Amino acid sequence: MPGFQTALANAAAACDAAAARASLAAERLGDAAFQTPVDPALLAAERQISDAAAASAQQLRTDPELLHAGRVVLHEGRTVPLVVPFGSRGHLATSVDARVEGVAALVRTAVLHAVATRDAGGLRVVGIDTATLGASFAPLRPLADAGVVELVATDSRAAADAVALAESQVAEHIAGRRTDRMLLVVASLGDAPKALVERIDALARSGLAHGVTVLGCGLPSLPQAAVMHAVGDRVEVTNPPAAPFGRGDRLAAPVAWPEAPDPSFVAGEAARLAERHKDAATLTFADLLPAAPEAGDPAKGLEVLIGRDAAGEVRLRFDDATPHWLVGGRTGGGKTVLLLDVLYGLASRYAPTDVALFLLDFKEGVSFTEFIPTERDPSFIPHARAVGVESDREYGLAVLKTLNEEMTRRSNVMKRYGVASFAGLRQHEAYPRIVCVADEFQVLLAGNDRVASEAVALLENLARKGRSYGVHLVLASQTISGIEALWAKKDSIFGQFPMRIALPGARTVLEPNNDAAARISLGQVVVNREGGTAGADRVARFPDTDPEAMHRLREQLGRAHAGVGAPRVFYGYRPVHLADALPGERKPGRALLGREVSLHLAAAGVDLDRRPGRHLAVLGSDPVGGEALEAAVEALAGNGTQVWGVDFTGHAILHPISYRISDSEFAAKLADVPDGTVVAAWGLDAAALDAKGQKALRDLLRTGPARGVHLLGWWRNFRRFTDDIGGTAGREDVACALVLNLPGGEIMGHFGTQFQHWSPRPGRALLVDRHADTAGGRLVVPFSRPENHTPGQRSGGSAPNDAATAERTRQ
Ligand SMILES: Nc1ncnc2c1ncn2[C@@H]1O[C@H](COP(=O)(O)OP(=O)(O)OP(=O)(O)O)[C@@H](O)[C@H]1O
Repeated sequence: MPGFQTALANAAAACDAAAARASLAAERLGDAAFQTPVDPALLAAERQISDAAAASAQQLRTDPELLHAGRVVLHEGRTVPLVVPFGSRGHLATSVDARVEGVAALVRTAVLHAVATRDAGGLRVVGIDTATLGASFAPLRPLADAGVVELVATDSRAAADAVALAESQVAEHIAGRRTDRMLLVVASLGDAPKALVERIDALARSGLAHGVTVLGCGLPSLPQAAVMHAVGDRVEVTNPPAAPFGRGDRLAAPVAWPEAPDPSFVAGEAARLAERHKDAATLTFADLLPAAPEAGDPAKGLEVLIGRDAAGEVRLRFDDATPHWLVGGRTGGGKTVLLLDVLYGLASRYAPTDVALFLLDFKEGVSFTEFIPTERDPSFIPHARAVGVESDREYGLAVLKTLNEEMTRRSNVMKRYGVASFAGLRQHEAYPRIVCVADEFQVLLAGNDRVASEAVALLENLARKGRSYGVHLVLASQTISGIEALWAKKDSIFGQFPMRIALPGARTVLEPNNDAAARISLGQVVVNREGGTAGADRVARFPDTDPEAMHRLREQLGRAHAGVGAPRVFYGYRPVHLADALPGERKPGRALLGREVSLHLAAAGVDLDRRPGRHLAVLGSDPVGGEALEAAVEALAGNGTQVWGVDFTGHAILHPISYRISDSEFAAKLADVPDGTVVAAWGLDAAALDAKGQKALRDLLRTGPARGVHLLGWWRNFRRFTDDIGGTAGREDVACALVLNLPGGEIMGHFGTQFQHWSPRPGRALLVDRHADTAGGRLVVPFSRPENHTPGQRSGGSAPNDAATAERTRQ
């Protein structure tokens, strides 16, 4: 603007000279005589100003450092814009507040001008308007909705918050964390405490150099400001401190408040600027991903782009400073979308050999299906090692155990190389960083049982040591209880989670006095790297997911990493079938019964070898017991074992058996079972066994295994089972059991107190093998008959999703 400013300075000097001459003439001639003739030099200066202003009008409108704050009234009906330094060059104050219509017009003009003349996202506006309850800002509503006007304080408490926001802007600016500007508009302050006015004055003193401009209406003592004093219906303007108009202390010409702009113009302009801001502030999902997958170096940490805020791009890191993240948000607040933004971001920036994902979802829903192959879309994310959909708590526990074991393994390797950090380890071996996401993790910790206490201990260990071994946790929850479950361990666990990510309505992940999450809307997120401390927030916009971009990335990754198998998937709600067992899982003499609820989802069963006690009791009335027994028989018969069968239930499918024993001959046949034969019995609780029959049964149990004879019996009634085997005396004679719907309290007398917490549920069973490391019981999904599997059935279960996928699945 040098042309106009030079002209303005020259003309202002001419004005000063002319005005001095005029006042001398007035003194000599008296006021009456002065009214009529106007000094020609003054008129000439005014014309010069007017012409220069007209020529510079366009430039004036686009300069963020100058504000059109009213009109200078000249002779001959001429007016020119009153232009004052603004932005980083000066503040502006008025002697009266926005209850005066001209001042309200100034407020709106100033906000629109400041927003329009800076890049989208380059200016935040904070308002205080206690005397008119926000009416001065009402026409700017679209800017408030878009988040450009961050806050309009209408009471004294909120006014203090607004000032605090501006203060933190200065602090962030000084610390070099922000480069944008904030406009603090005090439209009206009412009877504000003196201390608050002093804080605003302090802001004005340091703000120009540090990112804050103040428009102080009704604050005529504001430092570093040109001040517009109302004198009747005209205004006198003091010299702006940084760029005086002329030699006196004020502009030597009267000024009028700005005219109220047409309301439709204000509304249209506010809407246009709001749209511009939204477009610029929101990246698309595709913007988060590089054009082609990259293979970044994970040694020092992992970084993803998740969106933008006023200060620019917002990137989140897993590193020594922010090793673990705590994510909160009310239901529907965008948690799943944010997690997908992060995880796809990781997958696009690092190779599967450098980042491994373990994804646990404890809620009913389908959060992580974007990572696994489905019938419709066989593509998957090769970084995903294990995915739990509607996971059991036991599955979550198995994953946490695996991660703890992995830390131990890494620790041993690190000792060998004499290094103490993950970065040091990477100099020798290419271990991946591990990111484990647990959505609705509070489910894992719910209750006061063994799973909860083990999970807390494992989480605590991971939280404390994970950073050194490149193992990172993301715990997400939509409820307060998710956080409270760990409250007792607050310091040891949450102290390790400096990164707090709060979506709308997620107060609990931030400090109690930090209400930033209450002020954001869907699509925005509060990122706080300082444990949720008030004032350390960044409010970013993050994009919704884009199925096409996600599919594209999966395909690109599939091509780039063709040899990598699909993740192991645990579907908490699916039944499992023997038909899906892999050839390697079927072994001679192994009775397969279901799948383990574990990271590897291995087929679970019992080996019928020659050791004493190698028999199996299926216990409980749940019909799936009969189906699991059918699977066991089919697996054995398929591998050449001779099976005799008896069915007291009338529902068993007996085709794999080689000889069917009739109900009535059962007791007698017990003594005649040939060597190397398995006897399968459905509904043994209904068998008519007299004392002789019972003795034959007990003899078979005691002596059978040595000659290859084993009993697989389903007792629907537990007491009948203990009677049949001879009570505690026969306990060791049946070493294996598949416990169905019998509560822990009922079975602990027989199996041991460690079973007291077993709570039966549909689709799950406890497999006990006294001879194996599963003596404490292992949670399994028992095999059911395939025809029972109807779509949407929720009987529980787990498996690699189909046989074809299972072939490609990691071992
Ligand atoms: N950044 C965003 N921009 C636009 N829409 C979004 C954004 N984030 C989420 N949404 C939309 O909000 C809805 C809820 O999002 P999301 O499923 O991520 O919520 P959630 O917190 O995971 O909810 P819940 O825990 O109940 O599943 C979805 O329809 C989603 O498309």
